[in-house]
Amino acid sequence: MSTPDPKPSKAPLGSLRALWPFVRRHSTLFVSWLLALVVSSAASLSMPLAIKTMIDEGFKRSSGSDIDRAFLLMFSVALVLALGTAARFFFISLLGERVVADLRGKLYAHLIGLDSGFHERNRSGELVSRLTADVELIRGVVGSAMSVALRSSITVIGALIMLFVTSPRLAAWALVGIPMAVLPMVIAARRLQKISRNSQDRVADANALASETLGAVRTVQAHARENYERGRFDAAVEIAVRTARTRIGWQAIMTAAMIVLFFGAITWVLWSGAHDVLSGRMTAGTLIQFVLYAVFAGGSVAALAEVWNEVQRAAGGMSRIGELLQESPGIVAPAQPKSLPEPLRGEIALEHVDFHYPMRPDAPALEDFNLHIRPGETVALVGPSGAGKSTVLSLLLRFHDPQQGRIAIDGVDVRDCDPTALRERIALVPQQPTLFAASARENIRYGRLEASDTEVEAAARSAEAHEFLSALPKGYEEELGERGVRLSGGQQQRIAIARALLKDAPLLLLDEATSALDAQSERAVQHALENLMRGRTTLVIAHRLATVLKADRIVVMDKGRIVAEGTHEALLAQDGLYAELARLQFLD
Ligand SMILES: Nc1ncnc2c1ncn2[C@@H]1O[C@H](COP(=O)(O)OP(=O)(O)OP(=O)(O)O)[C@@H](O)[C@H]1O
Repeated sequence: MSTPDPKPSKAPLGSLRALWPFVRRHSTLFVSWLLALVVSSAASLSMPLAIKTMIDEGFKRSSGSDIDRAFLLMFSVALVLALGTAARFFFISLLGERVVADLRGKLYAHLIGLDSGFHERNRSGELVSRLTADVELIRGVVGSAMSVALRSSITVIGALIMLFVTSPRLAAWALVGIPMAVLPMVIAARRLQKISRNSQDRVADANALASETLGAVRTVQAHARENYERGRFDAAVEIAVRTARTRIGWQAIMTAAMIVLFFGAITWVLWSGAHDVLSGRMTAGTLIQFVLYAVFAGGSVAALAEVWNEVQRAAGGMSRIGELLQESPGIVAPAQPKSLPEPLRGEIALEHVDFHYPMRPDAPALEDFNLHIRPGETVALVGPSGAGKSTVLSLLLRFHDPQQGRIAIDGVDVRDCDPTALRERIALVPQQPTLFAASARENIRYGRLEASDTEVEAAARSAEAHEFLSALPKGYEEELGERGVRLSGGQQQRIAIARALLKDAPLLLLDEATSALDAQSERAVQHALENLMRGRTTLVIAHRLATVLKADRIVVMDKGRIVAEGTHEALLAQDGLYAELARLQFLD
């Protein structure tokens, strides 16, 4: 996302067309707005006529009833204008909210379904900025700029016609003045568009930085890097401000130029008209009417120029949103997904699997990897860092697909299954459990949303979490804080285990925590894991002696391959990589 737009010179205004389906969905609002727009525009265009009538009648000293009628006419036009404007504002603003809500919903729904490859390429902070800042720009366009643009266009055309009807000679002069005001605007607006996109990208950079570091605030503080991060953030914000300053500077110059040109033209026309009134070629009311139409036309051109900027910025935002919506998930269900057997026996087979991460085409993570796990078997994966252990789990969960080879569960190729159905059958307990800022109960229930309170508590008991959860001030209703910061590492792990127990999936993938726990916590976690593993096919990335000792088989991995297999004693006796790892990791 941080790569620059490959075609920045091409006006992305067309990208706003992608908004139409969202607008069309609310056609009642849209049509109501159009009607209100027609009424209010007609009323505002009649206003100078009404004022002219009022002035000319007033100066003629005609009968009182004529004056009354003229004033009544003017007030009626004002009433219609008021109602039309209120309705227009209401409908278009509501339409803006609806469109933005739909767009935001659709974007979020899309993003959360994209595969891991996509999320590895894109920083989550930047995606959040698309969901917030860019979507806000769209709200501005739909909720107001679009309305202003159309209304101003109608007014410009209507006012121009009325100018010619009022005084062809003066109108011809005005026609020279208005384009003179418009032309410099168009040129400057083009430049502004490029600067705007740049400015928004810099804001997104700063946001991404904040969200990343606030999300890892403990790491930052543990390294005493607050000042370093403050500096980095200040620098990012400063760059954003500097880019914004260029944009604001251009906007300021444009505004000044516009005012000069606009009032220059008005003064000129008024001066020339004043001479016409003096020589009796025109009534004072007609001159006022003319000036009012000229102000309408000029004002609308100015409004157009102003919203033009906003439209350009929104087009930039929409083009980025469009890019995201165009991303298609790399991992999708086939047209006719095969279903996994019910009940699942729990047999796992990886056959001649070659895999490299999309971002690392030259570095194979797994090479000709073969592993067969029998139903109910517990296999421990052991190996040095970077050996590819976590990659095996990712492939089983189909976060990625291998480039070569086949992965089958109960004989069904995982590529033939719906990934969601596959993941329903797998429980994952990650090394670093991910808890959400919700109550303990809700966090456990994440494993199976329809589980009853009793089931949640039963899972917590098996996971050895019931005791400490009950001791919390609000028990199961205690809020755990963002990412579960209010719990200890071992407690977080037990919540994750409870979640997996509740899910009750036949396949279990376990990435054992490497972080040292105190002996008591360690025992509780170990006990909870035993309860979880019972009766399930388990593949565990093992870091503890207790786990390897209990495994039916230990698989030793190095550089994406299996280098040895067997029991703890047999592998120790070989005195190979395993013996070395065992000495370093589990045998002090
Ligand atoms: N998302 C990713 N994008 C690119 N390369 C990756 C990604 N994840 C892992 N790798 C690389 O793939 C290789 C295998 O990584 P993997 O995480 O599977 O190792 P591991 O055995 O689980 O290591 P550890 O025990 O340290 O977690 C490593 O060289 C790693 O740098």
